[in-house]
Amino acid sequence: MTSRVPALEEIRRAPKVLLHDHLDGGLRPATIAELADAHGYTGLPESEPGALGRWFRDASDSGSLERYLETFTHTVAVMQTPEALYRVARECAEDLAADGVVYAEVRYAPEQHLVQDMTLEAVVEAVNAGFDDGGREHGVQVRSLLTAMRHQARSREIAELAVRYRDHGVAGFDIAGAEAGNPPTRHLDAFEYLQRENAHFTIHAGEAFGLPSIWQAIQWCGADRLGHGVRIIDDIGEDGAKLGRLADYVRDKRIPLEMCPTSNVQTGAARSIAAHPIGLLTRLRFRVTVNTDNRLMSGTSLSEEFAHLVEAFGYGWSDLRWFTLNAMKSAFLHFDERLALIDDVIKPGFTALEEAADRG
Ligand SMILES: O=c1[nH]cnc2c1ncn2[C@H]1C[C@H](O)[C@@H](CO)O1
Ligand SMILES: [Zn+2]
Repeated sequence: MTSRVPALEEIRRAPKVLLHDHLDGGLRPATIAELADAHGYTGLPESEPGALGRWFRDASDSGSLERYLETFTHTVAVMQTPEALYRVARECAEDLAADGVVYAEVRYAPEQHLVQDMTLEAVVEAVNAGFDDGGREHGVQVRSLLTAMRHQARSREIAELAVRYRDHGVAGFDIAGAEAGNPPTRHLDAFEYLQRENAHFTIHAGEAFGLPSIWQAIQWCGADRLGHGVRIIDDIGEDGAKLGRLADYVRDKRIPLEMCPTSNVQTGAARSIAAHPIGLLTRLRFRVTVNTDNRLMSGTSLSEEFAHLVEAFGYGWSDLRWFTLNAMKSAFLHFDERLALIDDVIKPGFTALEEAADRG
């Protein structure tokens, strides 16, 4: 039986799409502990997996993006060999499939995995192999997005890497890291290169910094999607009464917003889930998608993010279907492939759940 108000266990069965999830933010605590042991990494704050998982969640609850990002030191430290990357990617595919995700774009920064002298190509190939094997075994399609760190200067090189592997598991490019003080226009060269190559990219913007960051990401850099984009709310009047020109543009052009509610509460981009701009942006019919950002740091999954929204905003099956279709339409996958997933997997899956809910 399926209920009218979607319950967590039912949401898990729905065929979901995830566009914003960090590979180095989604490791299993037990895997971190084992890899640290195997590679002689002694910097972990806790050794027992349960305590380690709690440590990541608590340390990420500071209200500051900069502090939140410090926790990645530990995950990146144990992801420095092809075997470790392969394992983490394979387990990521397994965990997403267990949560009912049918298509995912998972991102990471290859430049952060060179400590033990892997080449950038070796990093990409190890991760791709893990996604391929895990995805095939558990029934989920996982593509990667290559991220360049916005405070570093390797974005052009990483953009070239993304283009080189575009037909081999890499769906696109992204920039991430501390937003304040590192505007996307620092990486204009990379974005112009990607546009000349007809390649796709998203930019973390409007998370820890406001409208200028979103405006640059779209109008100077040409981003296809916005990572977070929550601060677009600053261009919208009380209760959605009046949209400014940038908000109008984002909505009119159907620019996808990769929203990550729990992560935003942890970094202080939103006060609570109930106060999260996703409620208003959904009412105004922006192209909203729901995402996890970092499952480890937030102790979450895509199903749990949906369940939080159901609780806070009273969403029903038709809303969850709408978020999912928005995400699939916004994926960096060819049109025919997106359509096939929508027609053959997503619509039938949601219809079955909705019909069961109607039968009560
Ligand atoms: O929410 C985020 N905002 C900005 N940067 C982030 C966020 N989550 C993860 N990152 C960074 C830390 C990771 O090491 C890097 C690549 O996945 O991306
Ligand atoms: Zn992110």
